[in-house]
Amino acid sequence: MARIELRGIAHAYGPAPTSDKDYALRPLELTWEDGGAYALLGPSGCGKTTLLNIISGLLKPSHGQVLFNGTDVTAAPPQQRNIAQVFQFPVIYDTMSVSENLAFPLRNRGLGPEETRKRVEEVAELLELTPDLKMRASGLSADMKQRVSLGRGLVRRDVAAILLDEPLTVIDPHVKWLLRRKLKQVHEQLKMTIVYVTHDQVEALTLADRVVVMNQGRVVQVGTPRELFEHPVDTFVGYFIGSPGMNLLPCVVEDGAVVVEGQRLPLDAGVCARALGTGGELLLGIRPEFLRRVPEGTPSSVRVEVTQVEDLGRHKLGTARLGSRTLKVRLPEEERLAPGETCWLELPPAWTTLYAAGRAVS
Ligand SMILES: Nc1ncnc2c1ncn2[C@@H]1O[C@H](COP(=O)(O)OP(=O)(O)OP(=O)(O)O)[C@@H](O)[C@H]1O
Repeated sequence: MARIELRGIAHAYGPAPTSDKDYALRPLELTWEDGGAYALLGPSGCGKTTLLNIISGLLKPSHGQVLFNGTDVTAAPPQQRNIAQVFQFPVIYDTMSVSENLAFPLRNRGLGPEETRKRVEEVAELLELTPDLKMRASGLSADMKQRVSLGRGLVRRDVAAILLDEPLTVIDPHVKWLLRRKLKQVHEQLKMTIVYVTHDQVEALTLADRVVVMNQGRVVQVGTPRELFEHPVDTFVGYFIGSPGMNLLPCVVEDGAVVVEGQRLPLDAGVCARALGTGGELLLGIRPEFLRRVPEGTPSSVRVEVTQVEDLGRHKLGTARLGSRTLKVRLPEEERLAPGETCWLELPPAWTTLYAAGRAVS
């Protein structure tokens, strides 16, 4: 397996890019550590597949270098990079059996029959394909076929990394969780470098040790699922991750406080100064999970009017009006608030972030 470094990588599909918008990937620096499980998460069109294809060698970047274990492979074709790739749709040979499909990448590389049989059996066991090894692939269901595809990626031990591009798209929702769990288990056992592309935050957060969040051709944050949830450094990460996403309220900074819809909240003097220094639009961010109802006003609370309360089973989701703005708040199941009532919501300073021009001010 390999440590993969992307140095100053950028890509434009057109021949003569002139501005930022001509670039599918804006300049980025990224390191994928050996043995890490990464998710590449972002909305459709943000550049995930472009980035993956640059790693695998299917695409040569307009700028920058790709390094595998310190060696520059930017000009190397896919065959020389030793990457296993799993795509959205299963890539298997219908006329072969499951076992022959799994053995194919090993035979192709001249591995002996005994070693091949051992590896095939191990991978089949991991993916719960043992009872089906003799079955012809054409007779398999879509999710079984995709499991075989995954197996073909996992069977080789000599690969630099396994790249998976939305591999669970064609899988029935009720078997998706099973495959996700399997993949996580397989990573824990084999410790290979995995890059998993998805636009589904649940998939990214459950599978990966670290998540690379992309938006409009840029990497906006790299972090553990917890870091992305607790400390989003970019407003995009704040609202893209979470359900619902972070509350983001336009605000101004004056006299050592942040003012939201006429209500003042204390703010660290250094943060105030740095925020004002950027000259960018200011937004105050807090996740619905971190807002707390308090019985009376405190320096860090705001008065709101409740407009809606939805019972979601284990908790409630409240919608509240703060001046002309709307806030979402997660409430405990036993909360008795009703639409039309007013209440105080506290914004604990540790969980409240000020953003200037979309980036967190620290
Ligand atoms: N072969 C191509 N030629 C020209 N433009 C392309 C090509 N492939 C992708 N693009 C453009 O590059 C941008 C990034 O596309 P990319 O497929 O990398 O995004 P993505 O995040 O993988 O999206 P999706 O989740 O929809 O697959 C998009 O604006 C897309 O239209």
